[in-house]
This record gives sequence, C-alpha cells and structure tokens, in this order.
Amino acid sequence: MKSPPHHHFASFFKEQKDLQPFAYAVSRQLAQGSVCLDLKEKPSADELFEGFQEDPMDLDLQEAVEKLAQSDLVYKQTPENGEGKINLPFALAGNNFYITRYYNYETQIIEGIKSLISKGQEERQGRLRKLKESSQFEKLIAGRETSKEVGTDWQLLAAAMAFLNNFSIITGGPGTGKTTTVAKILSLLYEENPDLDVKLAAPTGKAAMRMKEALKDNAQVPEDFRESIAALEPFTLHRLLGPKYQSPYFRHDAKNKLQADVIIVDEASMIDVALFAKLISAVKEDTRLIVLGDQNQLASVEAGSLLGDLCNSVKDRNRYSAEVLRDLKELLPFYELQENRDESELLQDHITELQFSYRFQKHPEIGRLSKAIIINNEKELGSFYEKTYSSKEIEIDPEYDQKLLHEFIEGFSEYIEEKDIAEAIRKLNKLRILAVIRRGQQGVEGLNEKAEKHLNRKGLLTTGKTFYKNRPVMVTKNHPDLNLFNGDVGIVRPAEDDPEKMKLWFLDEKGEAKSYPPGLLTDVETVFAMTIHKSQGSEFDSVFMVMPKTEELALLTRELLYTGITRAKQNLKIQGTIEVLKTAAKAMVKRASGVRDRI
Ligand SMILES: Nc1ncnc2c1ncn2[C@@H]1O[C@H](COP(=O)(O)OP(=O)(O)OP(=O)(O)O)[C@@H](O)[C@H]1O
Repeated sequence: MKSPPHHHFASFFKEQKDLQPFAYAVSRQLAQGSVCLDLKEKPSADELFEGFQEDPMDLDLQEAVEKLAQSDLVYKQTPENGEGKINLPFALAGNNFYITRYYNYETQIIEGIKSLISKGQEERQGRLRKLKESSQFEKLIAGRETSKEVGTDWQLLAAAMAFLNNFSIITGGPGTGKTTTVAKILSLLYEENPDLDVKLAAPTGKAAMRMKEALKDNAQVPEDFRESIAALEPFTLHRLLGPKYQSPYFRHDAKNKLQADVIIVDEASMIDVALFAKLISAVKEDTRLIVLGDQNQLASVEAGSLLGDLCNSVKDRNRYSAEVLRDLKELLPFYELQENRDESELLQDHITELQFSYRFQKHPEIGRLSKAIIINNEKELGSFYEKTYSSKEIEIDPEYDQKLLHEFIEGFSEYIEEKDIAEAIRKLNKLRILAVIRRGQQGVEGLNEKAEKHLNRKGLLTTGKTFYKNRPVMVTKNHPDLNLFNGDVGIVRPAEDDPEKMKLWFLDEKGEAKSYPPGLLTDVETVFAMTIHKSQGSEFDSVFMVMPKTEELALLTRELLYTGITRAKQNLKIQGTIEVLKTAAKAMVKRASGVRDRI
C-alpha cells in the first residue's frame, strides 16, 4: 500500500539513495507509534521498507545499514561523541535509527531525569534526617498496612522515596493507591513546608480533575493537610506549560522554568515523548517531579510508550541500591527489603510498583481477568471465556445478544430521570459503552445510534433535533478559555430561564453544573458509547465493552483490552467472540524506542 506522507518525507532525500528508504521507513514507524526504527530485530528489507516501492527491494540489509551510517546527514552516536543535542536530520544510536527531533526528545528526557536524580542525591542525607524526625512519617508508619494479603506496604515506601528524591515514578494498576500515596507524600512535604507550591497535572483536563477529586475525597488524607490538599488546582500539562498561540512550543521551557516545589503528574501512560521532553526541560532541578501511572495501560496516541519504557528499564522493581537500602533499613527496620544488584540501572531507586489493589479486593473477578490479560494467562482466560464458573461481575457474550445491550442501555434512564443537572451528569458518568472502533455496528457510531433508538422507543428521549434534551455529549477539543477539555462529558438540558432553549451542561471544578450555549461548543459528540482510547483516565461503575467482529485489526491489543476492562469498577459485560478476545490478549503493542537502552 502506498503511504504518501512517508513518500513525501523520503522524497526530500532523493539525492541520497542509501538514506531514502530508511527515511521512508522511520517516518512510517513514527506514524505507528514508535519513536525510532529498530534495526536490531533484523526484519527483512521487504518488511522494513514495505510500501516504499512496488518491486521487491533487492538489498542486503546489513550492507544498507553500513552505508546508512556513512551518510553525512546521519549523526552516529558513539561513546566518544556522546549524546549532545544534534542538528543533522537523522541519528543512529546503536541499532536505533531516528529522525533527529525524536532522538533529541529522548536526550532531553534522559538528561532531565539525570539532573533531577543528581540534585536529589545531594539532598538525600538531609532529607533522611528530616524523615526520621517527622511526626507525620511516624504516623504513616504507625498506620501502615500490616495485613498479610498486602504484605510490604509499598505505598509507605513510595512516600518515603518521593520525599527523599527529586524524581519518582509510582506505577500500579487500578485502585492500588496511587492517589492515596500522593496524599501521604503531600502530608510529609506540607509538614516540612506549609507554604509548599504544588502543581497537580495530567495529560487531559478530565484526568487532572479526577486526581484532584480523588485527593479531596480520599479518606487517607490527614486532617491537618486536608484543606491545603483540597485547595490544589489541577492543570492539564499543556496549561501548566503555558501554550503559545499557534506554536508547538510552550512559555515554560529550559530558559523559563516552572515555579513549583513539587509537580505531580498523573495518567503518565498517556504522555508521549515530545510532551514529556518539554515538561522535563521546564522542571527546575530542585523541584520534586512525581510521575504516576499504570504502565500496562494503552500508550499515548502519539509516538512512544514512555512510562512503560522507563518502568521496564528496571528489571527487578522495588529493590534498591546498596546505599539506599542501608538508609531504608534504618528508616523502616521492620521490612526485609531487597538489594538490586544491577548497578547500571539509573532508575533502580526511583520506581515503586504498588502491587495490591484495594479496588480489586472488593471486585476480585475484574482484578483476576485484568491480571490474566497482562500476562496472557491462557488457562485463566479460558475460565472466563468458557464460563466454567458463574460470575456476578463479568459476563462475556460471544453471541452479541441485543437484549443484553438493550438492558444496559436502559440503565441510562437513571440520569435521564434525574432532575438535578449536576447529579444527572454524575449518574451518566457511572456507566459507559466502550468500543474499539468508531464506525459500524460494533463501533462508537453504531452503538450511539442503537442507544438513541432504544431510549427513544422506550419514551425516555426524543431525539429529533441535534441538541435534544438529555443528549450526552463529549467535548472533543481543549477549550482552556472555557475550562473544558477534550473528553469532558456533559448533557443537554434546557437553560435555567427558558425551557425551550437548550444548553450544554458540564460540571465545574466545584462539582456544580455550568451551562454553555451550543454555538460555543461545536465540537461535541454523543457519548453513550466512546472508544477505549478516549476512556483512558476515566472509570465507570458499569462498562459494556463491544469488540469488533473481525480479528484483523492492528488496534486489537492486550493493552487495549486491559485498559477497557479496568475502566469497570463493579460490573463488566463484554460482547465479543472468543477468537477476537484471544487475538487481542496475545498481541502486545510493540513500539520501538531507545530510552531503555540509553538511560
Ligand atoms: N492504604 C490503604 N488503606 C485503605 N484503603 C486504601 C489504601 N490505599 C487505597 N485505598 C482505597 O482504595 C481505593 C483506590 O485508591 P486510590 O484512588 O488511591 O488508587 P489509585 O491507584 O489512584 O486508583 P485509580 O487507578 O482508580 O486512579 C480508594 O477507595 C482508597 O481509599
């Protein structure tokens, strides 16, 4: 298949015959989510340059790579010439071939992390002393989880490590307590400095808001700091960095750094390399940067799977370097912590993996299914597919029974019948239909249509007009001026003063309903159903997930299935054939990047 944008890009290098096919291939890989072209796996030339020309490529790949390395447009990274910022169009680092911009993003990320780590190390002994004297830390120790099923309280360890260091990643599945850990970290930091400048951020407005709300409602937030924590303002990463009109650059960058003592970034699996590079370049080295996310979730739509790559750069997580282990043993003598013997792992003391899901404790079947998906445990998955046991939480329907879908759709009556608008939006957000694709019967569009028709038939909706009463709508663009963001969900209801005039209603930061004239928001879509991609960063009590009927989809991956399943907090129904589910569980997203090798 011809791919004009990649041919167009490669045509800039048509004078360089040895380079041109690689330019084509790296552009194609970028579009598929990789940061670079991985030459290590030695695919055949035909596979690598698929679509570049109609005739098969008559070319020895090894020779071609050697010639590529000779090109004067390609920077060769060697131990001698280092990893500085470069300005040739391409870079070759080991087996990875990059468009330079992406090579530079990785360099910025690695250098940014290194500088935070090294500044944190200078402070560590002083911070260690403070932690030993901290009454808040004493309280965390006293209240630590001691149950057998939880084992080591990694939340406590994560809080200590985030206090001691300037760069921390906290990863874990749904309900493992990432937000709770943030509350613990903030209690330690506020105790030390009541005027602490904290920035809460996430890639989407919705996710940022969700973190704020989860923090506000979290029972573990100590009383003394509840007010400060509840008052924190959530930012999208874009708003935090300060967008410039019609420019890919931000107001805050390496020359104009962000003013903050602590920056907490949630839903980091959704951040692509470009945005993370821009963020980290704008973080002062004495700021604490705390990154939260679930590394098993879908990666960003743009290039890279950065959180996963950073996490996977440490083989045995929750182990520590000898030096840090000594400190931790002094601090937490009751734990038998392990030493990490791989001294070359830069992030060994900077990643904590939370392992126990408080949410799945209450809903073990969704937990069991999601864990089985992560490692593609075929036997375990089989017990779900073949219904060898009866489940209250999960139902898999390979027959696509319309009755099941209709029953679920009738659940929307709760928000439709709710008089209070804010409450209606909250009720709408308790359930969602999730789809893999947009078009067709099993796609978002077909499912939205089915929901509208069924609710119409039941007399719950009258769907003639575009903005019919109770239409559930999702914003598909960021409107920072209106404080509405891509993915925000609201409903159509009459204006307060005119029952004939329809308005779009969304929840504001205080959880109150706020109205907007439809003319102001032309980019909204109906949202009984949404794609799994869009659902990232949201959770629902009940999810109805519809798989496409064909297995031939590149989109169908383990990460997608896992993300969809873990959006459900209490109930999950899946319509899909066993073949499609098996195909998805087997297919892991492969995105080439150099971060793991370079860090
Ligand atoms: N140490 C703990 N003790 C008791 N309950 C806890 C603890 N940690 C978390 N929880 C409970 O588990 C639930 C999920 O916690 P939290 O929101 O912190 O997890 P999360 O990893 O941020 O979740 P999500 O993936 O939903 O964002 C909350 O109800 C919280 O109160």
